[in-house]
Amino acid sequence: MLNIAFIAHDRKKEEMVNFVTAYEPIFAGHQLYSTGTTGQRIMDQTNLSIHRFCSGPLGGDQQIGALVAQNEMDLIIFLRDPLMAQPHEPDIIALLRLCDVQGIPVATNVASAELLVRALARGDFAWRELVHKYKPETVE
Ligand SMILES: O=C(CO)COP(=O)(O)O
Repeated sequence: MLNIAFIAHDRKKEEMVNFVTAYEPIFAGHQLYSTGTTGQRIMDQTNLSIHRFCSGPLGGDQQIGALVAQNEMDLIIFLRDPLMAQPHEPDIIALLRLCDVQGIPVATNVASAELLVRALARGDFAWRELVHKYKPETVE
């Protein structure tokens, strides 16, 4: 079981709900996380159980980033709105930076998300199970 996070900006939320609905049986086998409003929208329209953090502008991206920093998060699907400035842009950049620090697969549009979820279904994320198994107690 892997840790997967969903995040979508407001004008991408419908696309996110449609995407997660399409792959619901795959996501159902994993531990799911999200920012506040995104998670609520997904849970309203699917049978998935999601651990919701704060809304993005209130720190949700940073809470997910904290799990990334500890190498706990295995896949992030973050449907960003590239045409709308966000008040918490620094938090968004920080989250994506941490994904690069740890080498965490992250999709920022639905085309990439499709490829990653198909890879997930095919077992291509097995290496992440090993990361969890052999992770040192203290991350330096
Ligand atoms: O703003 C967000 C990510 O940067 C998403 O937050 P919500 O899911 O609470 O709308």
